[in-house]
Amino acid sequence: MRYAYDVASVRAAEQELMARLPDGTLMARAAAGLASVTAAILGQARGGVYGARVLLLVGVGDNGGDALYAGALLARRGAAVHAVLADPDRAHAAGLAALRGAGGRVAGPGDARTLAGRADLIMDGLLGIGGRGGLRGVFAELAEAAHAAVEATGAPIVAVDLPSGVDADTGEVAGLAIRAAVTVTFGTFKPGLLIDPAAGHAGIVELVDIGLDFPEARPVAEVLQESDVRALLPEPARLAQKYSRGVVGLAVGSERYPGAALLATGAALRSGVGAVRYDGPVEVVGTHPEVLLGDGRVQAWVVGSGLGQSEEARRRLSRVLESDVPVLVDADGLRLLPKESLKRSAPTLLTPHSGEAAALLGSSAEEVDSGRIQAVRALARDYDAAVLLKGPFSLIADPLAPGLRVNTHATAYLATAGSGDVLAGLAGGLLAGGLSALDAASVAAYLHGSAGLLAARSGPVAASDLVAALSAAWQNVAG
Ligand SMILES: NC(=O)C1=CN([C@@H]2O[C@H](COP(=O)(O)OP(=O)(O)OC[C@H]3O[C@@H](n4cnc5c(N)ncnc54)[C@H](OP(=O)(O)O)[C@@H]3O)[C@@H](O)[C@H]2O)[C@@H](O)CC1
Ligand SMILES: Nc1ncnc2c1ncn2[C@@H]1O[C@H](COP(=O)(O)OP(=O)(O)O)[C@@H](O)[C@H]1O
Ligand SMILES: [K+]
Repeated sequence: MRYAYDVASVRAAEQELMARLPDGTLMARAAAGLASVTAAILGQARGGVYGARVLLLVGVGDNGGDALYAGALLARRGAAVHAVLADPDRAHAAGLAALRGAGGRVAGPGDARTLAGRADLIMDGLLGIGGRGGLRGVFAELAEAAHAAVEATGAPIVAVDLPSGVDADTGEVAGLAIRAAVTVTFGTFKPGLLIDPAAGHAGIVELVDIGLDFPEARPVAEVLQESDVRALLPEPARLAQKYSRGVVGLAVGSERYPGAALLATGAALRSGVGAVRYDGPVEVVGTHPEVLLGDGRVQAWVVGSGLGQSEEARRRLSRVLESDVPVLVDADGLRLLPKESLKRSAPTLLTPHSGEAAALLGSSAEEVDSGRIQAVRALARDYDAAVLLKGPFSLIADPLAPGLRVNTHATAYLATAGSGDVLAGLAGGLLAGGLSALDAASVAAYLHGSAGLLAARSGPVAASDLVAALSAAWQNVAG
């Protein structure tokens, strides 16, 4: 598992550790890690550090200090390092002395555009965990100079700890924020590196261990790693028979949207269950001859994907919601009936995208996307259900779990029609296989992402390709 802690926990862990170490040790560790990642990037881009032109954007706090010390290390290896200071009177004094001592040079904001245009790499040390709100004043001018240069030259921006201007704790971006190619973060992931829209500013995240420990703190978010998913996969026992492995019922698809039924069924058949039962008007057996048809006992239902808005759709939905087994509600199922009907006593998993989440919350998709932690938590609380809020990095909340889960194992090729139907069939099957709603959602999001990554190796991905890649994705995880 990978965890993200909030700023208060990072500050507490830092204090605890600093009390036991000589002054400056943590910043030295951070700067060494930062310089080493930066050197590796320069090595890949241009064969080495020697002669590389590096521009440091330096704010008024320790984030700028990290950049200055790392700049000093790069200057000692032969890089031509310039630091542009947002406010010369408040820049980290010891860091500045180190940079100057190593042969680095210091410039004012007026030189930022020229220096950025010539740089092989720009290091963003404007704001770290002490930042509040979007970038303002000189900070904003420096970020704009960096973005303009990068657009013209393709040089990477390496963010120190966080892309400056994003909210470390919530992932919100209130105004201008740096868009980095790589973020080198210290001690732990921060929620803002995992939660969109901030996560979209971070690029690839490299974690540098500086010795911080979090024995008591509660993480804001956790990200399942492959080994976590492996431990949760329902593998058949030796004495398994099809009913003991679980049966998932699918009340999805309609004459208008037959594809949803075919895709969800294909995915459910590859979700580890013993059988899939389809209840609806779509002819699925021609494509999936294994499927059982009509009513019968199931261990979980999936309802909503491609259900349409007809009276018959409403009836199918209420029948499923009234059952006493776990139910995954997707797409049309989230909008068709009064909200109260989604509040059930058996486990329920809601899988909205931003627009569907907005409809449930009475807000707009833009509001959901600008405050995703708040939105997913509000849904989980209001509906007393596990909620998978889909998106580039999907969020999963459960009313009983203190932290959130985030799935980062994904590709933008998943943004294709029918992709959500595949996810629903897969997650529903995992529910029927005995996983909790939280685990079914997390494992499904991971496997769905894996299938997308595998399928994307051969080019653009159709939702049917995701179904076809699911078994290989499962096998890669299961080992
Ligand atoms: N914790 C750890 O374990 C370690 C931490 N380390 C490093 O320290 C970093 C945190 O340093 P930090 O606390 O000095 O804060 P930092 O983000 O540099 O600057 C904050 C200042 O900026 C200003 N400001 C704020 N918002 C603004 C805005 N929107 N636009 C413009 N200005 C704005 C504000 O000044 P004010 O406006 O209040 O005058 C505030 O005082 C951390 O991210 C990591 O890199 C590592 O060295 C090793 C171990
Ligand atoms: N940019 C993206 N990067 C990664 N995954 C994405 C992206 N956009 C969408 N997805 C994923 O693709 C799926 C789309 O589901 P959904 O919006 O229900 O689509 P549809 O209704 O067309 O099936 C979700 O799992 C979502 O998390
Ligand atoms: K930064």
